[in-house]
Amino acid sequence: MQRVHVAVGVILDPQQNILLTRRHGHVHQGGLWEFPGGKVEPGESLATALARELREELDIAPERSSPLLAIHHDYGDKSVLLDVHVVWQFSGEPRGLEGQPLAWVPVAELQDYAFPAANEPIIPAIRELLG
Ligand SMILES: Nc1nc2c([nH]c(=O)n2[C@H]2C[C@H](O)[C@@H](COP(=O)(O)OP(=O)(O)OP(=O)(O)O)O2)c(=O)[nH]1
Ligand SMILES: [Mg+2]
Repeated sequence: MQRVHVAVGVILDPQQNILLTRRHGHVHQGGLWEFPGGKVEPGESLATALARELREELDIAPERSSPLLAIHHDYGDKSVLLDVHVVWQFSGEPRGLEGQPLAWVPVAELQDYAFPAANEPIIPAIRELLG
């Protein structure tokens, strides 16, 4: 089975809204909302992978981040290890470089968005962190 290691960013603005992007319809877990990020390449550190993915997908650079949690999930066709980090500060103005829709969402409204199954523990962890 395919196993992928993924660097994921919970990106906060100064008002503590969280940046979500919607996955394209044709890809794995397509059509669902996600926290931006992508696959860690061989030999790459998590910090480097997160910075590269946020540059490629959103044209921003993380300036302060901290680990939130790691999640193993088996989708049957694919298993993922999501290494989730909170990005407290970034430079640049995020835009969907891959044509993906973006939304800044208050913590209290995250539950209204449909996420991949692996993401289940992320919203409780954010609530715990931000109160
Ligand atoms: N980025 C991200 N991926 C997630 C989340 N939840 C979740 O199950 N995934 C899964 C979907 C994919 O199988 C995998 C991430 O792959 P990806 O498609 O973002 O990888 P990538 O950005 O490197 O894209 P590509 O170059 O392979 O097209 O992790 C999430 O919240 N954010
Ligand atoms: Mg991605």
